[in-house]
Amino acid sequence: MAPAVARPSLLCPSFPSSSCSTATSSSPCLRVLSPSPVVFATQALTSSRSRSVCILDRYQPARATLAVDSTATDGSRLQSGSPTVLLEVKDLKAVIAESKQMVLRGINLTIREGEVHAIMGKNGSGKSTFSKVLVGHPDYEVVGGSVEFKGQNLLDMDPEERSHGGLFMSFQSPVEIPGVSNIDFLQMACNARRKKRGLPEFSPIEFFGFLQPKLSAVNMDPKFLNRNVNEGFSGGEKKRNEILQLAVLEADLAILDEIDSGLDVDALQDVAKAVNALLTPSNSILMITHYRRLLDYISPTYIHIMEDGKIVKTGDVSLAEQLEREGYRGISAA
Ligand SMILES: Nc1ncnc2c1ncn2[C@@H]1O[C@H](COP(=O)(O)OP(=O)(O)OP(=O)(O)O)[C@@H](O)[C@H]1O
Repeated sequence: MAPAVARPSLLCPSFPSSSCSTATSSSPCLRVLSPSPVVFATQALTSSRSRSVCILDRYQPARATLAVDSTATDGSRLQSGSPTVLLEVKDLKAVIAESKQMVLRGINLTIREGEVHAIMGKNGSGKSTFSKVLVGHPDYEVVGGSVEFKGQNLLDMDPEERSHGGLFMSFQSPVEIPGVSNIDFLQMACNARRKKRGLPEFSPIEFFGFLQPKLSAVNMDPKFLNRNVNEGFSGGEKKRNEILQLAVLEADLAILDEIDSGLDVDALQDVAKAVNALLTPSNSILMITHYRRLLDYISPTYIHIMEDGKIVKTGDVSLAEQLEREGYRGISAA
């Protein structure tokens, strides 16, 4: 009998989960969780000893009219007629679980439906930690503050529930899943969504028809569909594949951690185009980036500057321009 292995979890490849079933290197598993009409987030997980895929889904929230206040520069303001708040982070503080070293020192952030938020900041300022804390990575312990996602206490949810609720995170280094082909992975995810919606599942041919425009949007060669998920993909190919997953699965809030890293100019445009095509008045994006060029393609509603575990400044795209001119020293001094 194959030995039991640690159960990897949905959103954070390196941590154990209480919701995913076990798998062995000879029998990767795919488990569909939760009953809902719209599949939303998925994350493939793997380790040297095990492979497991969990697909999570969630209910689509009521559609809201997009009415972004173009004069606002404070991401925390809510005005009458504003779109529904998706994520409300108040004074969030978190430490590294093992060392108790404080990394997040009081983050405040409000994201509404239809908004695109970009977080920029020096290396080590806490950007990735923030996104990992949002998806429940066990390397971190929340020691203060609150996070509400669609009106519910996110911090009370395990990572699977967060994904189930509509969070999707694209990691800086997407994991590989040997033994699971990309097309099987995507089709299973898609069919899980249709099943929960009470729709008939796609046959392989039907699914390919559904996938075709999404492949075109990401400008991905169909040959990647028959390869194992991310296995042997270049850095840029992995990023495209992440966006393809996002296109198939859709999320209320997609957290894209350095989606632009490792992309050549053409790939960056493709990926940005695909992300833009996914934006609707009822979903949102939180992206982490070091480079203004991404913001040339995906227009942010707000830009936040993170410094030493806090958002120290919020503004519009002019903040990124200032950053490019003056560096972080100029921003901090302002
Ligand atoms: N699991 C961990 N163990 C030890 N230190 C950690 C851990 N996670 C984060 N840190 C530390 O916390 C700080 C913030 O890291 P984080 O990765 O969030 O920064 P970042 O702003 O995303 O940086 P970059 O722009 O380089 O990606 C860094 O000093 C990092 O070394």
